[in-house]
Amino acid sequence: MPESTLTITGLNKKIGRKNIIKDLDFTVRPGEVFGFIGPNGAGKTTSIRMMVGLMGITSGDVVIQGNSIKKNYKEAISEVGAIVENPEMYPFMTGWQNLKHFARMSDGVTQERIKEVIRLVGLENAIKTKVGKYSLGMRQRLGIAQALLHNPSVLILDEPTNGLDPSGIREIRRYIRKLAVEDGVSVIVSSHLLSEIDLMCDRIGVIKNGEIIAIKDLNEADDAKVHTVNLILEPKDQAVELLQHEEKVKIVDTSDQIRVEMDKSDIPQLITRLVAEDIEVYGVDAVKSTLEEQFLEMIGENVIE
Ligand SMILES: Nc1ncnc2c1ncn2[C@@H]1O[C@H](COP(=O)(O)OP(=O)(O)OP(=O)(O)O)[C@@H](O)[C@H]1O
Repeated sequence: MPESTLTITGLNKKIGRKNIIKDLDFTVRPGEVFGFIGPNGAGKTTSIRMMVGLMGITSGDVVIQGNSIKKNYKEAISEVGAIVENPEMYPFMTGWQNLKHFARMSDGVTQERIKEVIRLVGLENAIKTKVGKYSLGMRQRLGIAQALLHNPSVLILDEPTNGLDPSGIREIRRYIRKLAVEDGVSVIVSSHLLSEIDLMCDRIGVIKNGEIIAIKDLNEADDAKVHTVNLILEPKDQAVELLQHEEKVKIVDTSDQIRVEMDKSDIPQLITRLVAEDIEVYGVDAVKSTLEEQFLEMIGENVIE
C-alpha cells in the first residue's frame, strides 16, 4: 500500500492580487480520516475545490494515488469522490432511483456496487423511500453513497455535519469511521467546528488565513498533555510564592482558587514539595484542556462562529 493516498505540496491560490491559499503542504494516509479545520473564510473550500479539480491551481500540486492533478487529471480525479456543495438529489425520486441516475454518469458502476454503497451508509431500509422524506442526515448519507459509487480511494466532504442535529452528526461520524477503518478509504472532512468532527478524525490540520498552522495527531497517547490544575492551598499567599519558583508550573489565575498549567505527571512531585513546605493541600483537580480549547488558542480567537 502506498504511504499516502493524497499528497499536497506547495499549493497556492491567487485570485486577483490576493493570495488566498499559501504553500499548503500535507498528506493523507490510506484509511485515515483527516479533519481540515479552520474558522470561516480560512480557505477550506478553496483548497478543497483545488483538490477535486473544480478550481485551477496557481502553483504547487495535488497528487492522488500517484497521479498529479496537473499532469494526469483524469486518473487523479477518478480516485476522488466528493461532496463540495450540497449534494444535488431529486426529492421526487427514491434513494435507489437517485443512485441509479448518478451511476449512469460514471463508467462501469454495476448494480452490485450500488447495493454495496447503500450497505456502506446504512440506507438499506430507506432506499425505496422518496428522498423528499429523508432527514438531512439521511440525505448526507445518500450523498456519501453517491460520491462512493465509482470506488474512489479518497472521499472529500466539505462541512458534512453542517446543519445536522447531534444524532445526525453521530450517524455521519459512524459511517465515516467505518469507511476508513473497514474499507481503507481516506477521508478528508472540513469543518469550522472542531467539536463536531474531532471524534471521527485521526489527524487534524488547522488552517488560518490560507495557511496550515498546525497538524495534530489525535491518536497519540495524551498522558503527558498539559492539564489545567485547580489547587486549594493554605496559606494561599505562601503557596503562590512557592509556585512562582516552580519551573514546571505556569500560574494562570490566583483570584479565587489557584489555577496553574502543568504536566499531569508532575503533580505528585509538586504535592510532596508543598507538603514539605508546610502548605496544607485541601484540593487538587486536574482538568485536561479540551481539543477545542487548544484549537481556539491556536487560531487566536475565542469565538469561531
Ligand atoms: N472568487 C474569489 N475571489 C476573491 N476572493 C475569494 C474568492 N473565493 C474565495 N475568496 C476569499 O478567500 C478566502 C477563503 O475562502 P473559503 O471559502 O475558501 O474559506 P472557508 O474556509 O471555506 O470558509 P467557509 O467555512 O466560510 O466556507 C475568503 O477570504 C474569501 O473571501
